[in-house]
Amino acid sequence: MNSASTNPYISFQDARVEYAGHVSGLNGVTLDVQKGEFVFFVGKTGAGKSTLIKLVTREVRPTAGRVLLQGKSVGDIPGGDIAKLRRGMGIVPQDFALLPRKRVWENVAYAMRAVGHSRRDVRQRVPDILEQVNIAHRADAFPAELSGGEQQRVAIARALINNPPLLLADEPTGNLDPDHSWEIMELLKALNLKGTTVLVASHDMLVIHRMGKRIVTLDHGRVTEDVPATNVIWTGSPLDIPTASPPPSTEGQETTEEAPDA
Ligand SMILES: Nc1ncnc2c1ncn2[C@@H]1O[C@H](COP(=O)(O)OP(=O)(O)OP(=O)(O)O)[C@@H](O)[C@H]1O
Repeated sequence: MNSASTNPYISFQDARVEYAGHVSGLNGVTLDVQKGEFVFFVGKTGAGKSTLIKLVTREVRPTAGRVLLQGKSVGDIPGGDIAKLRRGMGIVPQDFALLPRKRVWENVAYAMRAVGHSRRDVRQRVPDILEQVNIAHRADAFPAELSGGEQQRVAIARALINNPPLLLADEPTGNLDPDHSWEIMELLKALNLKGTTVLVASHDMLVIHRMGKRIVTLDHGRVTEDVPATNVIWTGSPLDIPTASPPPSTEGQETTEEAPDA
């Protein structure tokens, strides 16, 4: 899964982002993600985790440096091709962004129709997708009738409509209790085992350390630590696990100061 490759799937090359008003979002991030990897981006509030994800989805363009997805500079993709770029990835937003007046199945169906799937395709695929994220039993519920964990499952279901090879999730367990957080992580892990590359921005250190996946730590827009995956599979309850510190960093990323351009 995490095999080194000469052609990384995603490559951040001294990526910098300066938001309006000289607010620094990223200060020169250089790191590679291989196809099939599962990577957590961690760090304090404002460290740059969401910005890193938004560079890949092209919600944000680098002010300097580059982000390559399969060798192509995401920042240089013409505006007209951004929708196509995003159809090739599953994006789970921080706030779920579910449509409140549509039932669970309609939320997924609507998203499929919006990106051009036929009615027939929708009819066939929606039940499978809901099954995949274990929410089929709540297919007729409205979002307000669901728990936070269930809403998160619907948000993930919606991100899976195109069978994306890449899944990006921003704080997928942000408002969940430890058990539900663990369930969501298990779901992401299962998708990753099927070959999906998964990038997750999260604060949830309790769960993250138990996943045994690569952990990239950001601080003030820079990578301060990059701990490779141990792939220790934990099969018990998260509450039973002895808390252990992650292994020491072996792949810290160096960054350099450089003036960004517009
Ligand atoms: N649209 C924006 N306009 C201006 N500044 C922004 C914008 N988005 C993010 N920032 C700033 O960029 C920095 C990095 O923000 P980012 O959202 O990437 O951090 P984060 O690590 O995801 O934080 P959190 O854990 O709170 O979501 C912060 O200082 C933030 O205030």
